[in-house]
Amino acid sequence: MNIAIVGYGKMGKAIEEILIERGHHVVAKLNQKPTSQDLENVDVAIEFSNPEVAYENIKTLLEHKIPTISGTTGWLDRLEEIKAINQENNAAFIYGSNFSLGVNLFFELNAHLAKLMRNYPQYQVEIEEIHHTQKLDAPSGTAISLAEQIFDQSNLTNWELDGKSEEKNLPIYAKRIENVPGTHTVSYVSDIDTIEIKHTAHSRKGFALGAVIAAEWIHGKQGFFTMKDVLGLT
Ligand SMILES: NC(=O)C1=CN([C@@H]2O[C@H](COP(=O)(O)OP(=O)(O)OC[C@H]3O[C@@H](n4cnc5c(N)ncnc54)[C@H](OP(=O)(O)O)[C@@H]3O)[C@@H](O)[C@H]2O)C=CC1
Ligand SMILES: O=C(O)C1=N[C@H](C(=O)O)C[C@H](O)C1
Repeated sequence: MNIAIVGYGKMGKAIEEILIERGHHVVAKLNQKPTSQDLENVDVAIEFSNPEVAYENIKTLLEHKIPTISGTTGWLDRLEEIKAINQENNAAFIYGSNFSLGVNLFFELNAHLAKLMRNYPQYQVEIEEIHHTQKLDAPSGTAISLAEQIFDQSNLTNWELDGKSEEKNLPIYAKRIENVPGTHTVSYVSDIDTIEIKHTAHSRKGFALGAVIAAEWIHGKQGFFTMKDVLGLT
């Protein structure tokens, strides 16, 4: 397939490597909003840019009816607008806060554990995420997805960065350490013990491979999808 990489930074470059390994053609590598000319002959676009610009990029891609994968975090307050634009244009869009297979399995485990823990109020849940020092947003998109799964199974309704001021808030602790690709831990802490589940990415390869698999999957489809659809976890 002919692929446009929108956001040619750390993730864009990791994605390019996998695309080439899997026999795809990278026909555009952009660090700015795509133009109509950039999008000629593009089968699928993969967008990993930054929270400030992602909405405009995705809107432009969908208005050009380019099937689009986006992994950019920190703009999700506008996801409903993007879903509407996607529908109006009969286009196709996949958003994932984390494209790695491992984290998507971890999401399943998190949902299951949250359901189990509903009956044990002596355990207090918290999330920790650790990322490299260049990361612009906190908490991570993955930590927010984990928190939302816990809200579905508990009386908690909001997350709170680095603490808990309200009874219904779930604390997310965000740490920034040089060169860490992404580590997420969900802990249930009681006076007696702690139960923890943890995912540690060893590199960006898993995120990049998942995004390329999503691009291969979306070609020829219409609608809004997630990695649950791509991986058959629905
Ligand atoms: N969902 C997932 O699985 C994952 C998501 N992410 C997310 O992906 C995003 C990118 O991460 P990462 O690659 O590490 O970040 P980088 O900062 O390394 O890359 C971002 C790139 O976007 C470019 N850019 C700036 N403005 C625009 C624009 N208007 N249009 C297109 N590109 C632009 C930047 O160019 P310049 O340097 O010239 O400004 C830079 O090359 C983040 O939001 C991160 O959280 C990261 C890993 C996995
Ligand atoms: O910025 C990153 O690097 C990452 N961002 C995503 C997030 O915010 O969850 C996914 C991954 O953890 C790496």
